[in-house]
Amino acid sequence: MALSAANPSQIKANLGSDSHRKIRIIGKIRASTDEEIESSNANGVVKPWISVQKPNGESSDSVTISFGDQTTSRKESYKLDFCYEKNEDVSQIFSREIKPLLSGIFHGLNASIIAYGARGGGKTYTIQGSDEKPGLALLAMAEILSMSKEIGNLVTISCYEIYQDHIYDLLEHKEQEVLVLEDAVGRIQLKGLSQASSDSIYEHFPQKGINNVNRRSHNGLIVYVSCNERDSDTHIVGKMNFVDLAGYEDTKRKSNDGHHLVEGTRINKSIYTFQNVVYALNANESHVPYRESKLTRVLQDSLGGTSTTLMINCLNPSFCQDTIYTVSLASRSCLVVNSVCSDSTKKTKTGTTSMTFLSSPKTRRPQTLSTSIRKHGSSRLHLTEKKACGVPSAMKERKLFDEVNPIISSEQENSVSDASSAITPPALKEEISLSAPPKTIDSPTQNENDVFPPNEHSHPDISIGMIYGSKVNTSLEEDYKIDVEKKSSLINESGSPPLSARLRELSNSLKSLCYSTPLSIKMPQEVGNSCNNQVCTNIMEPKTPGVENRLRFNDNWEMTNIASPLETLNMRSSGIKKSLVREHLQFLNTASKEELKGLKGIGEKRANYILELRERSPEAFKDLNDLRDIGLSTKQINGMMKKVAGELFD
Ligand SMILES: Nc1ncnc2c1ncn2[C@@H]1O[C@H](COP(=O)(O)OP(=O)(O)OP(=O)(O)O)[C@@H](O)[C@H]1O
Repeated sequence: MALSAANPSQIKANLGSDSHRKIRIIGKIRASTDEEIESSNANGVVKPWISVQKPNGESSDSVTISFGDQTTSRKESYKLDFCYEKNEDVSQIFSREIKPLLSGIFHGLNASIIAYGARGGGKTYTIQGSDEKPGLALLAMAEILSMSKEIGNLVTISCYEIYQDHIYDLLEHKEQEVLVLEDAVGRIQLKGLSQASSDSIYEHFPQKGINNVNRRSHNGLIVYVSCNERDSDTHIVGKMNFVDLAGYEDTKRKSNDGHHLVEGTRINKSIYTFQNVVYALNANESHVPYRESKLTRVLQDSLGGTSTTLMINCLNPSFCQDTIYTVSLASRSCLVVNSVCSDSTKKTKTGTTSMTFLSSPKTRRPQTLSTSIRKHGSSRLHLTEKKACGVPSAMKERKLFDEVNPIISSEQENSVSDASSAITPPALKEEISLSAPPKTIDSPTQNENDVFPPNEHSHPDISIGMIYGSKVNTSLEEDYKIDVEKKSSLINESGSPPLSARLRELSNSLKSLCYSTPLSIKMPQEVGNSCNNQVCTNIMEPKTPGVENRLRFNDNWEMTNIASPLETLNMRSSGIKKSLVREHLQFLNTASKEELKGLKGIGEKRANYILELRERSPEAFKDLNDLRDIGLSTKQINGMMKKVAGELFD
């Protein structure tokens, strides 16, 4: 029998009034290993590195995680929805966080439990567990199986690995990778991923990294529960995803060989994408960048929407800069939830808002990772250390996905500590200087000291792989240099030409197109077979009704006109429009910040955001629709283009 989507009214009923809360983000401090205990005893270190301040009698149970730097008096604090401490067991996380989600799976809802954090933070231990202690996946599986026995549901599982942005089946080893397909109603189908009976989970769990291969990858388990809807023949399937993400590690700080650099870079890139997706979902953004990594594609129908998602940030109990960094990222997604549900006009007195995205929801942008880093460095935002309220870690009853964290008070925001700079260190400077075309990135990166205060704690992040996506290879730096050289050749020594000059140039080229393009377009002989279709289609509009059949190319790529004057005019207008768009996109891909700000709809924030997108991708804007990524609506994009076009006739 064909499976159907879950009944929407049932889904709504399950979510109740808490549907605004998309993703819950909690921490779990790993228990210290014997070696760590031994070494801390030997070093006489008694002060814990991480402390958790829990609220005192507040309705929300959001907590503040503080990291003390034992070599300085510096302290950094971040808010998360909750945090389990060292002495709290995985079974406690299961009963409080996972168990309440299980009934939804039996009603066709999806859920995702995702462990992430720095390397060695206890992700595998939390999700998969050990021989002695089952992790969350096994605990959930046992519960699901016992529930399904009562109702008679069919329970199956799939296991996969995502390695360097390729998905592989772990139940049945195949050469071919798993393909992610999306059906008409937005459900994700994983073509080539086998499903097996629920018993096979015990063959795969627990074991480090699900797979036995010694490589760093994301590992996922999907538990499918299918059942018949009550009083109907409809079959519904709920999915529960468990993901043990590869550990985040600053690729710059580790001296990695080419292979491990690429591996680490890919991992970090997918973690950034994942964080951006979480941010976008929590901020209710209209565009969620699921497509930017296989990880987020696989989870697409189990993140946001009617699904419930729990992110568990696994924290190393001993000093680890990467841990601070992962918490800072997670905290941003928690904070944005606050901003969505609270007074959106709240700003700090200094004007450097605790997050610029605490401004109006309309102007709030998804913070890509690079934004995040930059903001971290530049806004110097940090929550002030909250006084420990003395609440023991005893857990109170609470609903999941309900309360929003209280928004950070202005006072808190203003008493930002200098410790904030800890997250943007020399390693990042290095990466930025490598990744940012020097002439096109203005003040924030040129004046490094403003943005990236010197700091001994490094954390990296815009790594080459992230910038170049699929172009990652061991000679990335060479590729980059070539690219920079190419770009530099387009830009004069004093930076890119002023906006007026560029507009003039644009205007001239368009005017010449308007007035002097001969109707018979003679393509250069040498283009031959490699004639770029784009060039041809940019000049003629292939979709213009009635024109296509009447245009002919002769052997020399000469277009012969047999169209009517009106058709000719339409063709030319369309070509001009395309040229204008192309020029405009080229402008967005290369202009300096000041030039960008000269455009309608682009202010300081958007200009910065454009520069950051360009750092990630040398050709960030390929299509006018890409402008939606910087928060412009279709109307605004059209307005921008009309202004540019209108100026040609001024
Ligand atoms: N709660 C715990 N109690 C005792 N030992 C733990 C606990 N959590 C993790 N460990 C131990 O800490 C070590 C690191 O844990 P684990 O392998 O789960 O980390 P990880 O985050 O998955 O690492 P990676 O990023 O390399 O995949 C392991 O030896 C594990 O057994």
